[in-house]
Amino acid sequence: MASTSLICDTQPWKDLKAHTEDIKKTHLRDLMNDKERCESMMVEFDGMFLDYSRQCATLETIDKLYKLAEAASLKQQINRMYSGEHINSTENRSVLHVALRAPRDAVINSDGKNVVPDVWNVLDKIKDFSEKVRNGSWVGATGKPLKDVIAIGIGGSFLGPLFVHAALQTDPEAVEFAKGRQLRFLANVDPIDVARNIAGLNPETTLVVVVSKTFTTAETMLNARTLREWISSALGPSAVAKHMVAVSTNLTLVEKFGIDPNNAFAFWDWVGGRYSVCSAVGVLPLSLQYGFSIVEKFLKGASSIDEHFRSAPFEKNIPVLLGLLSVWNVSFLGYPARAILPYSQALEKFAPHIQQVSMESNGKGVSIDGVPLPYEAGEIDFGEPGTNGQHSFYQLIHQGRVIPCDFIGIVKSQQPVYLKGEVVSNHDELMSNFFAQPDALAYGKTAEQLLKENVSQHLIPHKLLASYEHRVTVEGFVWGINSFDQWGVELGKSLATQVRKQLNASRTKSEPVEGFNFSTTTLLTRYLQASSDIPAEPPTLLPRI
Ligand SMILES: O=P(O)(O)OC[C@H]1O[C@H](O)[C@H](O)[C@@H](O)[C@@H]1O
Repeated sequence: MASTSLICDTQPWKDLKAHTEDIKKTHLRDLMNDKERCESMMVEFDGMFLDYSRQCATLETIDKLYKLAEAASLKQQINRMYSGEHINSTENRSVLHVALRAPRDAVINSDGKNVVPDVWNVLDKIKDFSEKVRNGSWVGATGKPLKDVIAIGIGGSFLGPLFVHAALQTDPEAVEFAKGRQLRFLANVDPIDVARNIAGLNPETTLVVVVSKTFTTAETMLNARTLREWISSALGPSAVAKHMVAVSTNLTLVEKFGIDPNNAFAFWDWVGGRYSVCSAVGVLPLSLQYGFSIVEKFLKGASSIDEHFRSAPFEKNIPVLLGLLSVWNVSFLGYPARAILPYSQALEKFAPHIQQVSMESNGKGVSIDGVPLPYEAGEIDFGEPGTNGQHSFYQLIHQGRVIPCDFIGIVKSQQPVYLKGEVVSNHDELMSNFFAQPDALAYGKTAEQLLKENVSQHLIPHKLLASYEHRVTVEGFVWGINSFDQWGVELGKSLATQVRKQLNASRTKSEPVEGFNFSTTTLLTRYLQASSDIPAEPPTLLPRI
C-alpha cells in the first residue's frame, strides 16, 4: 500500500464488507453443525488451544481475512517490527518488547546495535540484587532484612506486574518462594492508596521500587516523594540509599531524585510502557517476591509465543488469528466491545492489563500517516473472571447486545479441591460453566470465541500475555494505525498540569480560576471553596495504620 492510502480502500476490505451481508443471514447454530468448519477453526501451540468456531465467520470469511492481511502487508510489518525498524514512526522508535524475553544468544538489532546483551546485563543485575535482598545480604538502614516491597508505578508500570503477581499468588511453587514476603503496588495518587500501601508495614523492613519509564509521571513522582519522606522521617535521609531503588529509562532523573544509579535498573525507549512487564518493570518486583528463577520461566513462555508469532503461517498463528478476528468483529460486524473472561481467579487482573495494552494501543482516530480514519479502530475491552461475571454482566451478553467473548479456561487448577461426597471437583464445577456459557451464547444469538489453555500453572500468564500483545499489534497493522504511541493520554496530562497550576495559584495567592470553560471553572471554584479549610499536612502525617 502507498503510505497515505487506507486499508478500507483496498479490494479485500470491500469484499469483506460485501461478505458481511451473507454472514448476517447465517445463524451460528448452523455454522456449529458444520464439523469440517469447526475442525479447521482449532489451532494448538505449545500448550495453548484456540477454538474460534463460535466466531460468526465461515471458512470463506477467514480466507478473505487472510487477503486483507496481505493487503495490509501484515507479514512484512511483523518482520519490520522484529528487525528493529522504527515502526513507531510518530516517536521515531523501534518496538522491541520481544527482545526483553529473547534468549541470551539471540541477535535483535535496534539502530544497528544488538540489544540482547543489554537486556541480559539488566536481567543479571536483577538476579543478583533480588537474591541479595531475599537472602538478607542486602539489608535496610537498621540492619534488618527487607521482606516487604512496595512497587510505585502507574499504567504500564503497574498493570502488567500486578497481573502476573496476582497469577502467581496461588501457584504452589511460587508460594514457596514467596514465604514471609509481601509485594504491594502503589499506583493511584490518591493519598488513600498510600495509606493502604503502608498500612502495617515498617519502613525498616520495606524496600520501595519506583517504576517509571519516563520518571516524570506526576502521580508516580508524588508517591515516590511521599514514601521517601515516610522512610527518611523514620530512619533518616541516608536510609533512602538502602530502601529505595528505581526502574526507568531515564537514569539521569533517577539520580536527581536521590536514588543511587547503581540501584537503578534500566530499560529502553524501544519498550512501550504497556509492553514493559517483561523488562525490569515487572522482572524486578516479581523477582524480589518470587525469586528470579520463577520470573525466568515467565520470560521463556513469552519468548515461545514471540517465535510462534514471527514464524508460524497465518492459519496456525494464534495472535494473527485473534487479531484478524477482532478486526472482523469490530470493523465488519460492527461489535465495538470485547469481553475477556478467564475462568481462573488467578487471572483476575488479566482483563485490566489487556484493557491498557489494547485500548491505549489501538484507540486511535487517525492512521499512522495522520489521515482521519473513516472506520473505527480499537475495541472496548472489559472482563471479569468466570464465574463471577455470570452473576453480573452476562445477562446483557446473552440477551441484550452481541459482544464477542474470549473464554479462557485452564485445564489444571493451581489449587485443586475435591470434596468428599461432591459429584465433581471444585475445578470441574468451574469448568462446567466454562464449557456451558459459550454454547449458551452461540446457540442463543451471539458470536464469541473460545480460548482454552492446556498448560501447567505458572506457564499460563506469559503465553496469554504475549498472545494478546501480538493480537493488538496485528489489529493495529491491519487498521493502519500506530499502536505504539498515546497522544490522547498526553493531552490529559498537559490539562492536569494547567489545573495543578491553577489550584496552587488559587490556594497560595487567592487567584481566581481563569482560562477554563464555564463548567470546569464552576467545578474548580466550588472545589476550592469547599476544600479551603483542609490544612496542608506533610506526608509524614499520613495515617500509620
Ligand atoms: O512508566 P511511566 O513513564 O511512569 O508512565 C506510566 C504511564 O503513563 C501514561 O499514562 C502512558 O500513557 C502510559 O502508557 C504509561 O504506562
